[in-house]
Amino acid sequence: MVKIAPSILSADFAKLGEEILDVERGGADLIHVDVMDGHFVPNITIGSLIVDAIRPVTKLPLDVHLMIEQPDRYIESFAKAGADYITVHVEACTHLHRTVQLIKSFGVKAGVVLNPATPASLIQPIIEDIDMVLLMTVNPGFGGQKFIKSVLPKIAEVKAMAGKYNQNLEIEIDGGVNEETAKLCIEQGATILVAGSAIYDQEDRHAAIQKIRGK
Ligand SMILES: O=C(CO)[C@@H](O)[C@H](O)COP(=O)(O)O
Repeated sequence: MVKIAPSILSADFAKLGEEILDVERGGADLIHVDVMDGHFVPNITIGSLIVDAIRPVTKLPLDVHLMIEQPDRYIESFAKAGADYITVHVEACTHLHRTVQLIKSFGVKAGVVLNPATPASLIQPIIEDIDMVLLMTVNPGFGGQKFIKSVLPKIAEVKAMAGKYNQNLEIEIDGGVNEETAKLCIEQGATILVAGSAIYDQEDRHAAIQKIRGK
């Protein structure tokens, strides 16, 4: 069954702990944390201090998506704060193997993220070394954007690569995921769906999660 990772970017930050517990009770599988630096993407959001603060709140894995330049500088602090997954953008890493090894050196699962316009072929050299590929279906920076449908074939492409080189690879999709677009992603082989507004903008988070899961 596909896993659901609510993105806390769309949560009410004034009561972040409660917002996380609400989706945990609602059946979420991971908590997705969007870290933005105002350089790699235009927005500024969360630092390792917040990851450290929310770590004791939930038993769910923390899936930390670094939308930052030179991520190597911050991997240790996010790992020590309690991240279970750290994902870095291929577009932000000059020495991708080194960055992936650095993440793994802290016992954290490593993922690589591709922007919508970045081809799947760029993960080929690293696919056996990573735990997750995160495919963006919006240009990163903000919640509530429209799903970019032209990314769909890339999901199937990564799934085919995973079948050949890394059968445990998680294929995560992020951006504009809702009840309708979730179905399209699952058909192509997604194993984790990130959803921000489609969950946090709803009163009943359990129902929202079930709908995205297709239940
Ligand atoms: O990384 C990002 C945006 O850059 C996402 O995780 C968004 O937070 C998803 O929000 P929705 O598109 O689901 O509202």
